[in-house]
Amino acid sequence: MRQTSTVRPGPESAQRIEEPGAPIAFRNVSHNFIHGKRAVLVLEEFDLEIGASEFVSIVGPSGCGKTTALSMAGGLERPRHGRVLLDGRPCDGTSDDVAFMFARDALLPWRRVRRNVELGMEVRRVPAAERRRRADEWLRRVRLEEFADSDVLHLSQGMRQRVAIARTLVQSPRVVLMDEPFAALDAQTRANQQQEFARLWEAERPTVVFVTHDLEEAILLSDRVVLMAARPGRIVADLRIDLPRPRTQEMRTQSPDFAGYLETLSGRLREEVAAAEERRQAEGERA
Ligand SMILES: Nc1ncnc2c1ncn2[C@@H]1O[C@H](COP(=O)(O)OP(=O)(O)OP(=O)(O)O)[C@@H](O)[C@H]1O
Repeated sequence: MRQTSTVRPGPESAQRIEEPGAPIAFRNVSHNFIHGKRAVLVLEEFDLEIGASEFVSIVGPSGCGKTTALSMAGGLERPRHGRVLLDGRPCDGTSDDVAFMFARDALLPWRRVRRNVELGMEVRRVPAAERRRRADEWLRRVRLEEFADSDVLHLSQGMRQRVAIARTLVQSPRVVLMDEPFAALDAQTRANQQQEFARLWEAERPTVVFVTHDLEEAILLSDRVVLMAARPGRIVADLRIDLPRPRTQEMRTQSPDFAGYLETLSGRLREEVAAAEERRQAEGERA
């Protein structure tokens, strides 16, 4: 049984270690947020298991709770009911094994490229020479070695995102949680970044949970795509993507299987968006 040594659970949670079937597990999770005097149910009966080295995308209507679920996996939010487990232990806080990546690259403008990549290692007190060696290695892997000493403000959006990818993967996280990481990019840059990230993921194989609104992106990158319903958010479809790897952008237009997955997911998503809209209108009429 593999237990992570870097999760730091409190004494209470230490008594509740479960046999880990999967690195990440949501067990019957429910969650609400308080809006004024009202508790709004965001997740209900949310169950999901994500295996080691799996790439799983979460898609669903806006506001269905995708980011909330991701935050729970990262230990940033605790469920009101149910459990979110990392290697069988409750995700009670952030872990060195887990890295995040968001739509905004969040690079620090006052630091040069290399020093941005070194940031997480600095926090973990990795010695300077080792930090530099690993940062340079990753800058090479994202093809930015010539820009190590550049000002991040002088980089294109795509280059900035590659710095962010390097900064995320340089720490060899076992789990990467990504919230619409390519959403801010133009279409061509986005396609390039998907390809770039897929290449690096195939070499490193961390477990990835990837939130996106883009179904094609989800299909192209993932081993599984799970679809959430809205209000309350729960999983209504879990589709295994059996396309061969490495995947290419051409699959979008040339693979009949890709087209089949897209049709299935977009049909289900349309139903969920329509149902969410109906509920919203009914609630508006009752209010
Ligand atoms: N900290 C918070 N306090 C109160 N309400 C919140 C909080 N975080 C999220 N919510 C609400 O919970 C619901 C789900 O939000 P969440 O961001 O998880 O959804 P999402 O599916 O990621 O949305 P989107 O696709 O639009 O990014 C939304 O109605 C949101 O307003």
